[in-house]
Parts: sequence; C-alpha cells; structure tokens
Amino acid sequence: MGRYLNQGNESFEKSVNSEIYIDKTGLIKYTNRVLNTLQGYVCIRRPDEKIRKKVQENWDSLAKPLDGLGIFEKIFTQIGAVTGDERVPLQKKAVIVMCADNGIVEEGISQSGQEVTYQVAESMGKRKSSVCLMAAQANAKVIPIDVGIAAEETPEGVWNKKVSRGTKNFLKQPAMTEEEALAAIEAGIDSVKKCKEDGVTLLATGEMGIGNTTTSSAVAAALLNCETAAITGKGAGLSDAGLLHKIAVIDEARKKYQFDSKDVFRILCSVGGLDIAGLCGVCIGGAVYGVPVVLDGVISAVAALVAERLVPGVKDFLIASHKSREPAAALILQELGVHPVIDGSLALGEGTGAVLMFGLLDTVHAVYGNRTTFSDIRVEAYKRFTDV
Ligand SMILES: O=C(O)c1ccc[n+]([C@@H]2O[C@H](COP(=O)([O-])O)[C@@H](O)[C@H]2O)c1
Ligand SMILES: Cc1cc2nc[nH]c2cc1C
Repeated sequence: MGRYLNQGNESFEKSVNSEIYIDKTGLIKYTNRVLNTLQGYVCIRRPDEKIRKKVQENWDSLAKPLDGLGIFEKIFTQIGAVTGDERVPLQKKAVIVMCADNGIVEEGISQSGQEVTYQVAESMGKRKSSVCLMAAQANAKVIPIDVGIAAEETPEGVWNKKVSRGTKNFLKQPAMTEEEALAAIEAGIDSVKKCKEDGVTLLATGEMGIGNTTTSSAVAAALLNCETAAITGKGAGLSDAGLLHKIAVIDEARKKYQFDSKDVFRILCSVGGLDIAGLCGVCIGGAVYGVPVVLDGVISAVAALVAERLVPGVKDFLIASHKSREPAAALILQELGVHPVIDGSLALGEGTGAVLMFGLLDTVHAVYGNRTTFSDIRVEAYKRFTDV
C-alpha cells in the first residue's frame, strides 16, 4: 500500500483503489469512487492489539498445553481484538444468505436452470433448506436476502432487497451496471447494520444462486491474474465436458473484457454477480460495525477478496471456515491470509460450512469461557519460550 502523509490532524494514505484516512481516535476512514457513491466514506476501527494480547494471556492461563487449541486460539484473539471484548462474544449468531440469479446460466455452465435459485430460496424462506437445518442446531439465525432472484416475487420469509431480476449474460454485456453493483453492496452493508442493532455478535456469509461458481471463478481469475483452468471447478455437479465448456466461457469473457487485475470494481460489474456484490457489502459491513464475519465457500471467498481490494483492512474482520472443493477458494484464502479450519471437500454453499464453524467455535468457547486454570488444578503455568 501507499505511503502515509500528514494532512492537518489526520494521517493520510493512498492506495490504488482507496484513499484512507486515520483520524485521531484510531478510526480508519476510507473513501474512493465506489464507496463515495455509497455513503461518503466507510469507517473501520482498527483491531485492539491490547485485547488481542489479553485474550492470548487468558488462553495461556488455562490448564492445557500452550497453543493446544491451535488456530482456534488465534481466531479467539482475533474476535476479541475486532469486537474490543476480551470475553470473545459468540452468543448471538446469524448467517446472511444472498440469493441472486446469473444471466450467464443461459450459456449452459451449470447443471441446473436458474428457476432452482427461486425454489431453494423459497425453501430457505420456510427455514427448510440445508443451511436452515444446520443453523437450527447451531443456535444461529438465518437471514435470506433476495438481492436479485430472476422472478417478480420474493419468496415468503426472504428479505426483499432485489436490485434486478438476475444479472445479464456477461458474454453479451456486462453482468451489472455500476449502480446495480453498488446497490447490492449497500444492501450487504445495511444488513450488517441491522444485525448489529439486533445484538448479533458473530456473522456468517452464505449464498444461493445457480451459476455463481462461474461468476466466482471469472472474478477470481481476473483478480488473481491466473489461468482459468487452474481455479475452476465443477460447481454443483458438472460433467468433465461441462467443466471444459465452463472454462471456455470464462476465457472468452476474459478475452472480451481484457481486465487489469487492479480494476476491481470493473471486474465485479462485468463478470460478477449480485450475490457476490451483496456479500462484499457484508464483509465491508462487518468491518464497519465491528462484527466478525465467518466466510463460507468459494463465492464468499471471492466476495471477501473484492471487499479487501476495495477497502484494505477488511480482512482483519474475516474468519475462514472451510476450504471449498472449488479450487479457487484455497488460492483466494491464501491471498487474504486467512486459514480455513475445515478441509472437508464441502461444496454446498448457502453458508453451510460457516455454520459448521459456528458449532466448533461454540465448543471451543466452553473451554475459554469456563476457565479451568493452572492454579485451579495446582499445576505451575507453562512459560512461553521465544526460542521454541
Ligand atoms: O460454497 C461453495 O464453495 C460452493 C461450491 C459449489 C457449489 N455451490 C452452490 O451451488 C450453486 C452454484 O453451482 P453452479 O454449478 O450452478 O455454479 C450455488 O447455489 C452455490 O451455493 C457452492
Ligand atoms: C437443490 C440445490 C440446493 C442448493 N443450495 C445451494 N446451492 C444449491 C443448488 C441446488 C441444486
């Protein structure tokens, strides 16, 4: 990123996509062409390093080997730092599921037709889809949002934030206009605001949209500037021949648009989807409102990368749940520097992997919150050696 300059009382940093202001209270304010249109600027409070350290000290006082709970200990320090709460608040959880259709489906890149998006969203509205059944076990709320289902109606039980009835076929024209993408990002930020007001302390991302593994691969390939074939998978179940066709469609689009990997917003508008844009907004919203966001699969990972490229620093608020079977996911998570905990070859979407992670985090919290310390069992505490 760029350099810091002093502008009156504020330090000032410029990067490719953003202008970043850090005010005296430690708030980071972002403004750029995209976010200006949204709300002038986006403020992000930096993670509290004192609380990060305190949470680690709390772990180290518990009767167990140092770092015994591995990556979970790190995730707890992260949640403490970004919420500013050393108790690591996990008590109220919700998964925001962005539902939208993709015009590119008419090129035959998925096994299903786009009517399936509505049908699964309808089942979600009745709290019967896979993520709803898992969320009921994990004591989490499901918030399905219609950000662009290709139907006049929004299914009952689904929040209506429809920007359009699906995107355009990106081989013929850009999937979305700038205004549409911005409206979807705003819907995502707004949904986090509502969750925050409702007392939600931990969020997850989910989505439903036939064809969205094609849009995800197209955005990922352009942002990471890598071979389409290396990061494209079979989505919800393509044949080998179907996969080759999907790769060819994405390659044709890349040839048509000639992307510069730095032109993040153009990439999103041209070959992305309303669900990806909405989830990008959820990631940005998590950072703005100080609510950590657990990412689900490949579509969520792409949205997170778009968010981080538009608003550097968002990644501090993100937690990876699993390494999707779609090959793009692992590469994106690596690029973001977030480590997936579950390697279970999941490829369901809807937020299911993230909700699995909710359960794991709650189980680990039983150890953190109940605090059986070294002194409780009359054992001398382990020391941390820097040379180990
Ligand atoms: O989360 C993932 O990594 C994931 C991987 C493969 C498929 N999906 C789900 O399957 C649907 C997209 O698959 P497709 O083949 O139509 O692109 C969409 O509704 C996603 O929720 C999700
Ligand atoms: C039934 C069905 C459910 C899904 N959930 C997420 N993607 C999906 C795709 C299909 C086809």
